[in-house]
Amino acid sequence: MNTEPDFREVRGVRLFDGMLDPAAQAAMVADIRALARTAPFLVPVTRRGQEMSVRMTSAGTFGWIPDRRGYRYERRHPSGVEWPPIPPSVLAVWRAVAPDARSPESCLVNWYAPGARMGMHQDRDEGDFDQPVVSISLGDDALFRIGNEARGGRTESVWLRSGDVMVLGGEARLLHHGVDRIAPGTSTLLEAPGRINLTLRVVTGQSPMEQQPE
Ligand SMILES: O=C(O)CCC(=O)C(=O)O
Ligand SMILES: [Fe+2]
Repeated sequence: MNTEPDFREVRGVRLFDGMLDPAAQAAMVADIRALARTAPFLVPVTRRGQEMSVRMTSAGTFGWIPDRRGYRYERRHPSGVEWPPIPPSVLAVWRAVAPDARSPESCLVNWYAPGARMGMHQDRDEGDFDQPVVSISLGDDALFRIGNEARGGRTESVWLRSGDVMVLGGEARLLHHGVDRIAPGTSTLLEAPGRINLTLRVVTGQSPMEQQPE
């Protein structure tokens, strides 16, 4: 990993292209396989009862649970086990691209098989929007769409490749975004065609002790 990583910006979204080299990517995939043995991938369901195409699990203090009861953070996997800790390899990326941020409390692991996608949405179930969202791409390329803070309007798309890191922070923190499709077979990192995305977030609001005086 570079110590002072370079980035480009699209609508204020910071893109750190190729931040992880192939060895670092492979090590991270091994870490994810290990955590998925403790906290197996789940089939997320929308509030309307529709199965999503992505498979999900989590690491950290809080895991992201989408089911018929709604979307929320939970301290345990539905099996009852605590979420495994966020791997140090993943924490190191957060520290490098968001050195001033609080520590991440949740690492969502999204697994996209060929054909899987994620509709346009905002990440807005967290308590402190001053904290960034950091996303790491592994495996096949993904066509990532960046929109606006309000729903609809013009969008811009970028291809995210294995080893790329993205930060939604500051003015870009609440932009709508989604994954239109992945391009199966563009990477050989994973055993089978597909993509893994890690989304790191601070979940809780600032504690009163930490709040700056007005
Ligand atoms: O897979 C991605 O690149 C984006 C994932 C995402 O937006 C989310 O999980 O909230
Ligand atoms: Fe998101």
